[in-house]
Amino acid sequence: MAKRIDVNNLNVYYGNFLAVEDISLAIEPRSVTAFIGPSGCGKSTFLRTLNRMHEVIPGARVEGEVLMDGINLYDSGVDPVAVRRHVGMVFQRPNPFPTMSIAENVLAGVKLNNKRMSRGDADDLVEGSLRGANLWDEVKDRLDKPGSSLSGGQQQRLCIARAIAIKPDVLLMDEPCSALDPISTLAIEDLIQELKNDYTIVIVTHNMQQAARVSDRTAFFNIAGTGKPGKLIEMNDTPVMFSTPSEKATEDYISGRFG
Ligand SMILES: Nc1ncnc2c1ncn2[C@@H]1O[C@H](COP(=O)(O)OP(=O)(O)OP(=O)(O)O)[C@@H](O)[C@H]1O
Repeated sequence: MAKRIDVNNLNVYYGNFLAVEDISLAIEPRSVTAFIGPSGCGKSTFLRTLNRMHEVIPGARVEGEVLMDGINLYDSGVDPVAVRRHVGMVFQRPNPFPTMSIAENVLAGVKLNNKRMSRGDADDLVEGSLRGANLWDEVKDRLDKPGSSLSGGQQQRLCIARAIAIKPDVLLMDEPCSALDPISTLAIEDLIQELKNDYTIVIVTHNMQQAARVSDRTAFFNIAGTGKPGKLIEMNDTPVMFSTPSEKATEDYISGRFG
């Protein structure tokens, strides 16, 4: 079930370095939110705080709250592994497990979570996840072939299938199309539009057209200079952000004047 996210006064650190400062924002369930901004402003860092992936880096920590349907992911009683089961992630480069078959790749996350299932249930989950990722028709006759035998765009859809197989509530995507050709990119964008019926989606992208095409809301992050923390400058409905942003820095960035 898609969940809402409320971030309150979040500071994100690598050791003593404050990488992202004082972020507060709200993300509605069943919506697509795009994070845009120049390199180094902390988009990926902030994204990774939404499923507690940030803290796997030694010395990395956060202050503040990330509420998912009202529960703070950083409360002491919350298990980070359980958080990542609810908040799936797709990375910049497609990263299927190379020695695993297509079907095994889809099930990899589920097996990591120690879920035992019958052969029939596993087959159904593979088919449902691959259908959900718009990949089923292309691979249904070669499910036992290695994931690495697919094209880059197909591999990325396989990674999306692997992410949705664990039935997350939220899907985080960190520049999911940056390694893909334009046709595969459009296929992923179409898929994002379909997935938002079931999931809350947050996508980091450097591609303004992509943000404009796929997202309902856009958040613009910026950085005042090297060594300074990234900040959220403004967030609004995507058509508003791209036509009449409130801040000059947003307008300059989206019109290509910097970044
Ligand atoms: N593992 C790390 N250890 C220390 N500092 C890091 C680490 N990862 C990122 N940073 C720093 O945190 C800041 C934000 O980086 P981040 O990658 O989140 O920015 P970004 O906006 O996603 O950039 P890009 O668009 O280039 O991917 C940068 O100053 C970066 O050097």
